[in-house]
Amino acid sequence: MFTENTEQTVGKFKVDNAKMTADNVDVFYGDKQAIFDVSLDLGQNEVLSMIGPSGCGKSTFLRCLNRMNDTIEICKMTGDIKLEGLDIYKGGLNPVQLRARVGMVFQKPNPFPKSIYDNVAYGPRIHGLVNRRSELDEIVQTALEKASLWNEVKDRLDQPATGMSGGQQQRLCIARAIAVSPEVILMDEPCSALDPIATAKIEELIAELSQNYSIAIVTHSMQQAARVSNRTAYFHLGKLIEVGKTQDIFTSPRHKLTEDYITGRFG
Ligand SMILES: Nc1ncnc2c1ncn2[C@@H]1O[C@H](COP(=O)(O)OP(=O)(O)OP(=O)(O)O)[C@@H](O)[C@H]1O
Repeated sequence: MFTENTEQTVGKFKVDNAKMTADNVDVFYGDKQAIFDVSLDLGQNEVLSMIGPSGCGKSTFLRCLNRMNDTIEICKMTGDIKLEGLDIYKGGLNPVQLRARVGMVFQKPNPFPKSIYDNVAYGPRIHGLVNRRSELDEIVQTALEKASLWNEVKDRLDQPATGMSGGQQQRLCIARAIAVSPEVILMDEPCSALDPIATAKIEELIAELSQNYSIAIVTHSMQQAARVSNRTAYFHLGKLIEVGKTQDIFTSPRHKLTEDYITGRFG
């Protein structure tokens, strides 16, 4: 196998008609640099997976895409990140507007200590998306249907979300993200706390959701990246080493570091 060993990102990190674009992103935690000059686009209706060894900056980069790092005082970012051409850091969109359009699902299911219904209704309520209860009922049902959860919970919408299984809770968190009609869904290791059956359900769901949303997913599992994503980005020590079609990354990586990782030589 021919592999390169360059300082430049190998592969097509820009896409035509991108949903989100990131250009020359650097991220620092205090004096320590965690992301080095990363440029990477997220295409319309694509599933982009981000893989790499622990600590390589996958989550940090993902969290830049909806300004989640703003909550960490020592974290500073430079570079440009745009959603449909609007700069998300330089006044194009405020964080509340941004997070309605770019939703996030976390590693550990984190339902609010409220009923199943109220978890899903939370976003539409705070964003003032509905006036009537009937409209809210419809949004809640649609979001739960899209998250493949409706049939399991339709008779117990008023019960606490914390009483659901871990896999159901994670699908509820996906329903909660969907309820405000985002365009992008960010997922930070969404299956790492789940068993294989619940994981398979979430993976099926990702495939369905990609028909309507752009999805960026951080995963530790190369098998999962191979199963769910169209494109894969490989990070190493804060740098974006290689991006390409998922199948190409796993069968014929071009960079030596990608090859070492996917063949299990490190990571
Ligand atoms: N809140 C923080 N404060 C200081 N440093 C941080 C913080 N979060 C992450 N880092 C550092 O930034 C670097 C990248 O971390 P990040 O969590 O983005 O990597 P990752 O690839 O997602 O790792 P993992 O796979 O282990 O979750 C690491 O060196 C990490 O120690």
